[in-house]
Parts: sequence; structure tokens; C-alpha cells
Amino acid sequence: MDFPEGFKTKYQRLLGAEAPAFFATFQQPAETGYRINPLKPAAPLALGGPAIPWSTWGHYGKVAGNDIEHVSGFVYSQEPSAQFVATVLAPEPGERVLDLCAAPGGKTTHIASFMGASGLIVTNEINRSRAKILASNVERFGITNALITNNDPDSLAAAWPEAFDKILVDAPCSGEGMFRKDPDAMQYWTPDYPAACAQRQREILVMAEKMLRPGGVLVYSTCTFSPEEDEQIAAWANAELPLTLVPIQKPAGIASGRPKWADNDPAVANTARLWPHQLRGEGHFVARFVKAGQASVKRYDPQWGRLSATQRRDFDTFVKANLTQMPSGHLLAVKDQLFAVPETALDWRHVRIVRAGLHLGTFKKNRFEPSHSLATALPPAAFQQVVKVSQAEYLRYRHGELLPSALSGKHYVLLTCEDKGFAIGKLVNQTIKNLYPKGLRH
Ligand SMILES: C[S@@+](CC[C@H](N)C(=O)[O-])C[C@H]1O[C@@H](n2cnc3c(N)ncnc32)[C@H](O)[C@@H]1O
Repeated sequence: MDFPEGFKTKYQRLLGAEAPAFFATFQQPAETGYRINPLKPAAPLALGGPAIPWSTWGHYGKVAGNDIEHVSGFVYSQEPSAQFVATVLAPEPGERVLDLCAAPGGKTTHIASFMGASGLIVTNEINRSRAKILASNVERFGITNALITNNDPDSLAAAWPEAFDKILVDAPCSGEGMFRKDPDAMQYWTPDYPAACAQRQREILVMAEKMLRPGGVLVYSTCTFSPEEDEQIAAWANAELPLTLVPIQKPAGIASGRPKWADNDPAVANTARLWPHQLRGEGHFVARFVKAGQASVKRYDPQWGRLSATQRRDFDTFVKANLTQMPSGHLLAVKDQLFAVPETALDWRHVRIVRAGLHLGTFKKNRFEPSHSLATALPPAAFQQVVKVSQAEYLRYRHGELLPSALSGKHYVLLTCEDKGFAIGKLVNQTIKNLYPKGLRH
């Protein structure tokens, strides 16, 4: 592999006798992994691959983007070492958690797995097009308790001071841990790049700390090896912000951060390093902080977004004809869109929202049309009519085709393949009309 100028000499100097083992990993294929989705009803998954020792629900292996397991959200593909981060955050059901730099959603989906459908995850991405990808992955994974936002950290901090029990800052970084998987990631690297990234990381952390409640936990992570963005940022936050570095439990293979790379600050030994020459993964850095004090976050019940009488009638008619139960959560209408949001939702009128809770659907003239999200968020038992399709029909429907049906009537159905819900269809004249979102067709 041709490294950018200055990269090799830097790590030869830093790693000394360890450097040949580190560089040798770049001649090996990248490690891949996936996680099983515990939000889904347990279904036998014929995927295999050994368990990733430091991950909950993680396995080594590869799932293709067109496989039903991926499309139905039964699994999420995520690089193995990245699977340590949410484990360190250890979110719990009922908490209010912020994932500040979240797209495409690897850690958000892992956080949601720990929380079940309880509590609130605010998952934010500053870049608008990446925020849309995040929304689509959150929807595919069947997460119903997320507020997806598209803001810079300063605007969020102004809207939500001390609002979260736990915060993850999976920071934009120089991405040296991506070089093996994606050599294009090297194009931005210069010897000065880590210092420029570190400046942005400090700015993000200043805002993140403002949003953390006293006594709350903040986890900072990167997928880069550079001490400027790892040990030195951890030492800086420990010294300059009202945050204290606390130890991380490190399963075998996971090393400590190196105090010698941060002016011998002993607190840095509390951080964790996942090195590609010490375990099967691409590499990550993780630091866990606690904020001094003790306080609980304020709960907020939205008193706005109530449905009009016509909207209520149309939604009730839809539920009665198509579902077996009312989706849980607080119903909230934003213009013609209907959402079910967690009861602990924040006041979000001053932030840019991409998606709130579960998108239930759209009010049309005198009727309600369900959203595609219902197919991956609700269990098959929540639908009155489930249509099981073959692998060949699954591929045709994903492509946008109609499917003939022996069923009569005019209503919505859940389509499943291998018992995994993947789409909503509309039965009309013994045909299942294709409602698969155009942007997801394949
Ligand atoms: C390492 S990636 C996040 C990966 C994600 N957590 C996951 O697990 O899938 C960092 C993200 O930070 C975003 N970002 C870039 N500049 C930022 C800034 N100034 N503030 C907040 N986020 C930023 C990037 O757009 C990028 O999506």
C-alpha cells in the first residue's frame, strides 16, 4: 500500500519495534462484521461467523446489501472494532441519549439495540445528505424511539442544555483506520491533517459537554491512530472541561491509550485502543468521561402537533382496517405527516428535524397512507394481513414490480420473505400494488 508522504515515518517513530507488525496489517484484507438486531423477533439467521469478543450481538462476516437480512433490518453491517464503542457507552432503557456525529448510523443502531424501544435517542448528523442516509438506516433497523436531527453541535447545545444522560461523540477524524478498507480515505491526509481535525474535535466536545446532565456519561471515539486526535484530546478534555476520564473495561486484545503520547498524563491510561496488529479489526480509540454532579434530565410532553378531528378519524379508520393494535407512542402531526414519538421527546421546535420517532404515514384527501417504516418497525403480528413471498417475488417487488395475489379486498398488507417484514403493499383487484420507496428500489 502506498501511504501518504509522512505517514510511515510518523508511525515508525511512534511505534518503534511495534511498527513492522502495524504496517504488515495493511497487506492483509480488511476485517468485516455485522450485528444481529435484537429489536426484531428472534429468527434463525443462517449467517454464521464467529462472535466478535468485545461486541454485543456482533459477528465476523459479510452481509450483502441486497440480502433479505439486510433489507429487513435483521442485521447491520459494521466494522468489528467500531462495535466496541456503544458497549462502552452502555446506554440503558429509559435513558435519553445523544449520538452527536451519527451518520451513517452504525453506532446509533447499536445504541438502539441496548435501549430496546424505551427512552429516547437523538441521532444527529450535520451533513444533510448523510442525515438522509442515517434516517433510512434507522428506519430499516426498526427504531421507533429516535429523533433524527440535522444540526451543527452549537445549535443543538443552544436548544438542549444538560438534556442528556449519555452522549456519544464519534468524531470526524483523519480516518487512518479506514485506509485498509478504503484507500481513497488517504487522499486528505497530510502531516498537518490530524492537528486540524483535533481543533474541530475540541470544538465539538465543548458543545457536547454543555448538553450532558451533571453525572452523565460522555464517550469520545475516533477511527484514527493519531495521538493528536486520541490521547491528546482525551487529556485536554479531562483537564479543560468539567469531565473526568474514567476507566474502560478492556476485554483481551484491547489495549490502553498511551500516556507517553499525551505529556505522560496518567489519566490517559483509562482510555482504550483497538490496534489492527493486536486484534481482528480496523482500529479505534475510545475514551469514557463522567460529568461532575448529579441531576436528572427534564422530561417534556409535547403539547403541540395534536391531530385535527379529520386526521384522527382517517388514522383510526386505517388502524381498524389494517392493523391489530394501535402503534405505541404519542401521536403527533406535522402538517400532513403523522409520527408516533416517545413520551420523553424533547421540545424540538428550534432544531432541524429529519424524522421524529416512528413515521406512521401521510394524510391524503379523506384517507391515511401508511409509511414504509411500518414494515420494518412493527412485528408481523401487528398487521391484519401478511403476505409471504418467495425469494424471486421479493427481488421483483424490491425492483418495483406488482405482484398478483389470490387475496381479495382492498387494504394494505405486510410483505414478508423468510418471515422477515420488508415492505408494505396495497391489495387492489387481486394485485399487490407496489409501494416500495423509489429511492430504495434495487
Ligand atoms: C466518524 S463519522 C460518524 C460515524 C457514525 N457514528 C457511525 O457509527 O456510523 C463522523 C461524522 O461527523 C460528521 N461531522 C463532520 N463535521 C462535523 C462537525 N463539525 N460537527 C459534528 N459532526 C460533524 C460527519 O459528517 C460524519 O458523518
